[in-house]
Amino acid sequence: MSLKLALVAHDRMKPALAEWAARHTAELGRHKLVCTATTGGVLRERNPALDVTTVKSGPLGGDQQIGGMIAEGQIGALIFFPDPLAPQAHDVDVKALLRIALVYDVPCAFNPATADLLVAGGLLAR
Ligand SMILES: O=C(CO)COP(=O)(O)O
Repeated sequence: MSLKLALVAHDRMKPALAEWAARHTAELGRHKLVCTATTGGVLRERNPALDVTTVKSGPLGGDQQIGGMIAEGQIGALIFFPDPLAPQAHDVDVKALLRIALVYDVPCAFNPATADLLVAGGLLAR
């Protein structure tokens, strides 16, 4: 079954997300990916084969758009690498995204180690 996966990263974490996605291209290639704008651009550039659609950039409402998709039951997992060391102008939106993912019990990973475990757990093999 194909899932829609949300992939998002703050600027300093985008290389880590791109590296993670590159390591799991085969698994990700079976699913649709939705990303905030800049994250999606980085992933597409690194791996044009991935099926990436984008919403707005996080600070411009993209986190809220992905939160809305979660509330509509459209997102199978959230892979979100936030920057733990830099304040974000849209911090309230970031918190709202994390909260709504918890409300709907969406599988989440907030760092590469946990994202690897989601893959190892077979989530993307469904
Ligand atoms: O800010 C973000 C998540 O909070 C991500 O947005 P971008 O992918 O557009 O940088």
